[in-house]
Amino acid sequence: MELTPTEIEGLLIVEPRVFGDERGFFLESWNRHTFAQLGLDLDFVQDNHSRSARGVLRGLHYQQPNPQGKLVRVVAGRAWDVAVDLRAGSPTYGRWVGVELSAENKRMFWVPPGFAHGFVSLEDGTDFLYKCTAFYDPANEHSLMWNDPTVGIEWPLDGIEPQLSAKDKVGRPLQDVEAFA
Ligand SMILES: Cc1cn([C@H]2C[C@H](O)[C@@H](COP(=O)(O)OP(=O)(O)O[C@H]3O[C@@H](C)C(=O)[C@@H](O)[C@H]3O)O2)c(=O)[nH]c1=O
Repeated sequence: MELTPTEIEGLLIVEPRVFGDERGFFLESWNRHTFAQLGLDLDFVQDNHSRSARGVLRGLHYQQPNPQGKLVRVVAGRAWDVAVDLRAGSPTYGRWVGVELSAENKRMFWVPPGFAHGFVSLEDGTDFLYKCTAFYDPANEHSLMWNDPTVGIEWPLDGIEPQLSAKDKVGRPLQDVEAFA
């Protein structure tokens, strides 16, 4: 297991150790002890699984209060995952990091509480799995506008019109988002 920092403090790329053999492969996708040894002492309470066709864009979601930390990965297909820093006083407030996650690269992305999170599916049948540090709280879930020019996320859409949920079509601009204390 290897953790790679990104340009935003707290956002980490997690590369699991993959044991390949003639049968296929094996990897540990979560091990409390190993993660704690690497400085991530996490307490997950919910696991989620979504499937998306190519061009589906989910996000950018955050819960406030009851923020969720998310350890995300893709087990079929390919997605481009993004996190936006909403932490008050952060030197990188409003900035984003994007990372490609795929069944092939087996990479995971740790998004701590205090970020908005979303992804676009780059292939049909993209299965997205994630562990959360807090329960789903729909009354306190919000969408940051996926295409707010102030944030300026460079989505790899290749000219495709993204497919969004009704609530994500009317996300809030960054200027209307209350920063996380
Ligand atoms: C997220 C979630 C949804 N649901 C239900 C509510 C709804 O009827 C249906 C679909 O919900 P949504 O449209 O919110 O699903 P989705 O757009 O996939 O929401 C997810 O997006 C990604 C980017 C995240 O970061 C997640 O935390 C989560 O917000 O599933 C739950 O029961 N539990 C959950 O934890």
